[in-house]
Amino acid sequence: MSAVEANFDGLVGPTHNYSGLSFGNVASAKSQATPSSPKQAALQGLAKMKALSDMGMVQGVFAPQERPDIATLRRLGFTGSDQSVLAAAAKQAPKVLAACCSASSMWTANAATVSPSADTQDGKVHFTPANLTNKFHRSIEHEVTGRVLKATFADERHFVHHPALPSVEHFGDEGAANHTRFCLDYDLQGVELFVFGRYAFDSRFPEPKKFPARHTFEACEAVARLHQLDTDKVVIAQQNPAVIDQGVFHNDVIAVGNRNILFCHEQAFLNQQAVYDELNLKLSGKMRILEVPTKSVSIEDAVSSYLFNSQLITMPNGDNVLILPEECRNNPRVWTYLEHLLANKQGIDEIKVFDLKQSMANGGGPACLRLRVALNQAELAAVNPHTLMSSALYSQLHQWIERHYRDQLAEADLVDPSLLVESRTALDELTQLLQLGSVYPFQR
Ligand SMILES: N=C(N)NCCC[C@H](NC(=O)CCC(=O)O)C(=O)O
Repeated sequence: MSAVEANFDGLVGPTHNYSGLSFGNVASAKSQATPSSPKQAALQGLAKMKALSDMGMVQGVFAPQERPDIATLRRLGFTGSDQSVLAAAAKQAPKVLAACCSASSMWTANAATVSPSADTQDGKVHFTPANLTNKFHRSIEHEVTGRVLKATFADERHFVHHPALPSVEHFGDEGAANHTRFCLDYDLQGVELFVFGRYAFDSRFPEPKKFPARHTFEACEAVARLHQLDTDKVVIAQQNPAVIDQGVFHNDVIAVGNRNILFCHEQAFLNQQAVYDELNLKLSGKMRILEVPTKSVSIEDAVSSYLFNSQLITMPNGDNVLILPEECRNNPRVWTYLEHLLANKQGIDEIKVFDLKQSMANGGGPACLRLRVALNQAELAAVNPHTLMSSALYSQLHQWIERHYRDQLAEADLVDPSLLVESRTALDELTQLLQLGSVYPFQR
C-alpha cells in the first residue's frame, strides 16, 4: 500500500438546525424553520464514518466549530455577558443569530482545498481553508477550520497550511466541493480540476442569473498558485451557469471523480467536451468519463436525489463503490439509472446507501460531509492519530453524542443560554478526545 485517499468527515455540531441561510441551495430554503435533530444528524454522520472505516478505508474525524459564535456576535456590536449577547441578538437580529449558530462546518468538502504531495513542487501536502465569502454563516468558519487542520496535520515536514484567500467576493472560494483530483494511482502526480461559477474580473463570460455563483475563476488560479501545481496538470473549468440557476450551487452536486473516473451529468460544465478533452490530454489519455444524460436523470432529479453528491471511492481490493444518500433509492428514475450503471459494468462495481436525512435537508449529501486527503505512508503516519476512526473512537464519539446532544432543536432554542453551555462543554471534551489542543475561541 503506497498511498491512500483518506476521508475526513465533519462531525455534526450540537447546534445543527434549519435556518434557510443558503440562497441558491434548494434544500436549505425548503427546510427553513422545520425542527432539526442534532443528535440524529451527528449519529447519521458517525455511522457513515464507521461504515467506511469498516470497509477498510482510512477515515478521519473533523471537529465542528464553536457555535453559537459569541466572538462574532461581539464583533457585530452585541455586548455584556454571553447571555446578554444572545438575548440582544435574538431580539434585534434573529437571522444574524441563526447564522452565528449554524452547524454548517459539518460539510467539510467546503473546509479547504487539498493538494497531495505528488502534485506539488515542494513535495508537501498543501491546505488552503476556503473563505466561503458568499454566505455570512459560512464565511466565519475558515479561521477555526485552519486551526483544526493544523492540529490534525501538524508535521511541518509533510504539511503546508496557507491562510484563506482574501475574504471578498472576487476571491470567493468554496474549497474541495469545486475541486477534484484525478490520477492513475494516489502516489503518482495527478491532474487537479478546479471548477468556478463566474469570473470576477472579466465580464465577457456568462453568469447565472437567478442564484449566486459562489466560486470565482480568480480563486481557482490563486489556490493552484499557492499549492505550487504544475500548470500542465491543472484544468480550470466553468460550471454551467444554467444549472447553478436550478440549484447546483457547488460542482459536487453535479459531478464526482476519483482516480481516472469522472462521473457527471451531461450539463455540468459550460464547455463540456473541452473539459473532457483537456482532462484526458493532461492525464495522458487515460480518463474515463461516465456521463449521465438528461433523458435518464434531469437536473431536478440530480438536485433532489444528490446522485452526484455520492462519494466515489476505491476499496482496498480495487472495487469502485458509490456511497449514496437514501434519496437516490427513493427516486425511481435515479434508481433505474443506477441499476443500469451496475448491470453495464461501466466502472462502478457496487453501491451503498446511507441515511443522511438530517444533513440532506440542508443540502449536504455524502460527498459534502467529507474532505479528501491523499496521503503516502509517511504522511499518514504523521497525521494526528486521535482523529482517525477506530472501534474505540467510534464508541467514544457515540457516547459523547448521546451525552451532549439534544434530540430536537428549533430556531427559537438558539437563544437558550444553556445551549451555549452544553455546546462548549461538549466541544471542550471533544478537543481532549481528538487531542486537538485549544482550537476554539472560548478556550483561548
Ligand atoms: N455541496 C457541498 N459540498 N456542501 C453542501 C453545503 C450545504 C450548506 N448548507 C447550509 O449552509 C444550510 C444552512 C441552513 O440553511 O441552515 C451550504 O449551502 O453551503
